[in-house]
Amino acid sequence: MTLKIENVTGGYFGNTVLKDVSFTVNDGELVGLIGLNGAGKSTTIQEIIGLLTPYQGQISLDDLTITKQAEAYRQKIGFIPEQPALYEELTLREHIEVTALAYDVAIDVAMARADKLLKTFRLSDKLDWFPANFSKGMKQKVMIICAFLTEPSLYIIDEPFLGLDPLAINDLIALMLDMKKSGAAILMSTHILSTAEKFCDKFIVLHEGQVIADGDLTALRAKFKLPDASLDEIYVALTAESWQAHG
Ligand SMILES: Nc1ncnc2c1ncn2[C@@H]1O[C@H](COP(=O)(O)OP(=O)(O)OP(=O)(O)O)[C@@H](O)[C@H]1O
Repeated sequence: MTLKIENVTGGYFGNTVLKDVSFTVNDGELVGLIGLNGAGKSTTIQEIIGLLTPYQGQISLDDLTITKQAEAYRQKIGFIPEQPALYEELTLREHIEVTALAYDVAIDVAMARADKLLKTFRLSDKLDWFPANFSKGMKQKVMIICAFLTEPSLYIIDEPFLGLDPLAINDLIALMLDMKKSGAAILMSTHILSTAEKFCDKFIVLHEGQVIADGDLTALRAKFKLPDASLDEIYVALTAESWQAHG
């Protein structure tokens, strides 16, 4: 399954944020979406998951688009937002059940998948707890468990490492690598460039709503003539160059 963003221009009520954004995420690929605060990462994600509609351009998952096949398109995507959003009146078990229903996964299959994930994230004994009793990191783990138990074709993960403890970060990375190996596509926005550098197959660098670089570390180093540079160093150089170009 390939996520294709083609010449997308979009934003909020006439406030154009994204300008002619194009990139792809292929199956078996972990792609890092990086950029400064306000660069347009969350806006890009909102366009992909259908919370915003592009003013121009196309977003497709193979032959599916959100305008033509909304339900089938949405069911292919597992989304983990930056801020956990849970139903205050539902227990953890009920969150798993509601997710299974929304994604057409049989409850017993969902519970079996969840069982493994609950063990990984040390929440097995909290199935009857309500969100009010969870810490922020625990809420984020519930979002992760619900997204992964649907085994979607495409994972969209917004800032996954904020608020998770180091053990949970390692567990999440291991899960992402497993899903990638089994053919899923993953788009992850992050500011943690050292981790992105280690695990991502390629990077989309957004700056002021535009893609200013797209490729793996070797390609970025070659393109910007920075041999041996880290992703962090390339990123600082890229954004400085881009500001000069704009100024
Ligand atoms: N709900 C909104 N209404 C209007 N403008 C918005 C809204 N949300 C974001 N913006 C604007 O869109 C631009 C891009 O913001 P976005 O949240 O996509 O950036 P980001 O790259 O995700 O940043 P961060 O790293 O801080 O999360 C910013 O100029 C921001 O002011």
